Amino acid sequence: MTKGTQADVNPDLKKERLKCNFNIQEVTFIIDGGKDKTLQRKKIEDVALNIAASIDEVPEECLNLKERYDNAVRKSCVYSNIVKNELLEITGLEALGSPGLRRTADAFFKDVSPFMLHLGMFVPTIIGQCTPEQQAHWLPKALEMQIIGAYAQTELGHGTFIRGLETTATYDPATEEFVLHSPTLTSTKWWAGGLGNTANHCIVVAQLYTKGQCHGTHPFIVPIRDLDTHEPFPGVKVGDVGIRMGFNTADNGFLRFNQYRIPRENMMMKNAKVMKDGTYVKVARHEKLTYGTMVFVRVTLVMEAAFNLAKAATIAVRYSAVRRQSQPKPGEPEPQILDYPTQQHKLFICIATAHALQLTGLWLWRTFEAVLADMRKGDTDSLPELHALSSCLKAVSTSDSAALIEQCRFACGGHGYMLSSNLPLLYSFVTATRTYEGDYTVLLLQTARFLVKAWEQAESGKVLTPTVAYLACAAAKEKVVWSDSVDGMIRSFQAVAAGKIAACAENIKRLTKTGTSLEDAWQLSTVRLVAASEAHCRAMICQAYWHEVTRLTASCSASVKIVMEQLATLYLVYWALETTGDLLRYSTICESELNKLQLKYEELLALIRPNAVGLVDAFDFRDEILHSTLGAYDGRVYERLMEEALKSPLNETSVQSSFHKYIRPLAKGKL
Ligand SMILES: CCCCC/C=C\C/C=C\C/C=C\C/C=C\C/C=C\CCCCC(=O)SCCNC(=O)CCNC(=O)[C@H](O)C(C)(C)COP(=O)(O)OP(=O)(O)OC[C@H]1O[C@@H](n2cnc3c(N)ncnc32)[C@H](O)[C@@H]1OP(=O)(O)O
Ligand SMILES: Cc1cc2nc3c(=O)[nH]c(=O)nc-3n(C[C@H](O)[C@H](O)[C@H](O)COP(=O)(O)OP(=O)(O)OC[C@H]3O[C@@H](n4cnc5c(N)ncnc54)[C@H](O)[C@@H]3O)c2cc1C
Repeated sequence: MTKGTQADVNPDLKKERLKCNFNIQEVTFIIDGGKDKTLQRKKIEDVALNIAASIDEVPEECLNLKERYDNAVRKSCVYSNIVKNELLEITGLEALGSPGLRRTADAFFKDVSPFMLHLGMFVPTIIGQCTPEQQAHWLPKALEMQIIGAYAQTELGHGTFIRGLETTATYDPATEEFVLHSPTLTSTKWWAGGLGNTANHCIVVAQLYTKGQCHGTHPFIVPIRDLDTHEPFPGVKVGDVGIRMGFNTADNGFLRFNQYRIPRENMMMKNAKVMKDGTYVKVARHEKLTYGTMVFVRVTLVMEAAFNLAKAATIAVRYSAVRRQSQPKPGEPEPQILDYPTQQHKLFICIATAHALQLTGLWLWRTFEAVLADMRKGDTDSLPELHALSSCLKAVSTSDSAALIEQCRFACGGHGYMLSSNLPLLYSFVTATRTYEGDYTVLLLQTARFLVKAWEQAESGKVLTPTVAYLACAAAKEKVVWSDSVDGMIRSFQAVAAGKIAACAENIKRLTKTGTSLEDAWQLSTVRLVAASEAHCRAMICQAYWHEVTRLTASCSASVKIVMEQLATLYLVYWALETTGDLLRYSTICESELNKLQLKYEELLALIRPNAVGLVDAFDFRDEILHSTLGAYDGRVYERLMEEALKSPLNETSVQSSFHKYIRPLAKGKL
């Protein structure tokens, strides 16, 4: 954070910081995943942010579309050099996945870097889908930025249904090449970040044909532009998809092939190969390993959701400590809006959710690493559970994060609507995460497939995998006894999930018994399947969050343990109150217990109130990363709003040319 001198800090924020009764740094260490991670992040920030501070002369949002893109490319090149020459020096290759790198990128770009997909998907796909020989060829070039890549899977006609993609890659043994072709308009690749004007290479997912047979979708590395001239190669048509709600500097592009040839070796051959004579050889032990990059990105998106929500919460809480409004008690000064319980209700759940998602995300990352280790030994048994886990967690975390970032904007009133608050850009960035890398509904339905199977296993007394083990107890189908203890609430959330899964399974069974096909019975049950999947995910987040808080605060100071537990309890009580209908149905909760729960919630808001600013300070965002007039560490909200307003091109002259061209002629009846 950029602390400046204490004299510059808004007096209300100063007072808030004096009220804070826990050690902020201890909480920062927990959020970052350990003291070593915090120290590494700070080191990276110290190197990168000196340069970021003066990277933009004019605010990004004041530039026109083309200028914004050019500016984003300029900054990406500066940033890439820092990554290559300085950050990798500090931490080695692991810096690529470190929170430090992710955070510093935000100091350079308010919107999105056109290189993001290069690091976010092109490089990970090379690592995950190439043989060691292919990696040795492509990876150094990609890391040195000698080539820049995109990931083109989605087409104009299909995003979700990967098996329906139309682009073909047909093997020609005579020349040992694949011929890439886009047979229809709808087969045009669409959306790939960095593809429109920036990338010279692209991972293309296409239907593989050899010896006259289709073997389904496979990934290929495709050079699309000349490395010197940057002109697209003959047979390649590439461009920008047009203006979007956000991501306008991400260079999302389209791509069409006309019988375009690439060498056989450009097929990514870790999971399947085509031999010189055209023989197709399956290497992988699991059908869906070619979807590996998507699973990886879904896992990272949970922490990405936490990170962006933490930024929004920091902005809105600091602003709410500075902003004073209304006069609830006659004759008394206007209170800080953070003192209104309704404002606390809007904001404290944002802090708690950022913690819940970050700690669940770290746990998911460890699970992902364990599954990868199993797979390196040839064991793919845990892949379906990882797919189910990462699917629902990606769906719920991105959806919650987007909704709560918008809530933070509402909490900042009119000033939240200013681009300079950074809340609108944060929202437009995060709301896209609910769609990309697998749409919300579609991914919850993937988890639902796993849950219905697990339910059937529970009913037949089979041993269940850890994340669905609770279904074994629920198979008895009795209402769970409500208790407002943490364990009691988690048990109730699990009972809700189990009850909903059971109802789906029963509905499918009922329909199929009366002659409906299994596919139709599934479709007719999908509204409830999505709800069941979401309930399962919520129960899992509650359990993982509480478990991680208990584990991570075991050796912390008492005050940190208290405040972390207050937040985690708030998260559970909030969701109990949000889902009272479900609890009435699947647990023994009654009216008086609901009233008690509401009181408990209000007490928690009051308990957290004095620590609210301390809690967002613990996210440890430097001002350069927050990019917000409302959320800076010093709380000079009004001064910054005015400074930023004066940077608007509309304030460069006192009279605009449009006055002379239109308004005056109109007034004089001469238009
Ligand atoms: C230098 C400057 C740099 C600046 C930047 C600096 C730093 C940035 C660094 C990092 C950024 C931080 C974070 C973000 C990182 C990167 C991301 C950024 C942007 C991303 C942009 C978005 C990219 C994309 O969107 S790519 C396209 C993604 N597309 C999708 O997700 C499509 C969704 N559809 C599917 O996944 C599938 O088709 C499906 C819906 C799951 C169904 O598949 P299908 O084949 O039809 O399968 P079916 O339904 O029949 O099921 C069969 C069977 O398979 C199981 N299954 C399905 N999928 C999987 C899987 N992935 N793994 C395992 N098993 C799977 C399924 O459950 C079925 O099983 P069963 O029969 O039930 O047993
Ligand atoms: C900002 C952004 C960046 C992107 N970057 C990339 C990229 O770099 N590379 C890339 O390849 N792609 C990228 N994408 C594409 C993205 O992955 C897809 O948009 C996403 O997977 C959703 O697919 P779709 O657009 O086909 O939606 P659709 O599948 O058409 O969804 C439309 C609606 O239909 C519903 N629906 C679809 N199928 C089902 C079903 N089986 N059951 C119930 N409901 C269903 C959905 O829930 C949704 O409500 C990007 C998208 C965005 C917005």
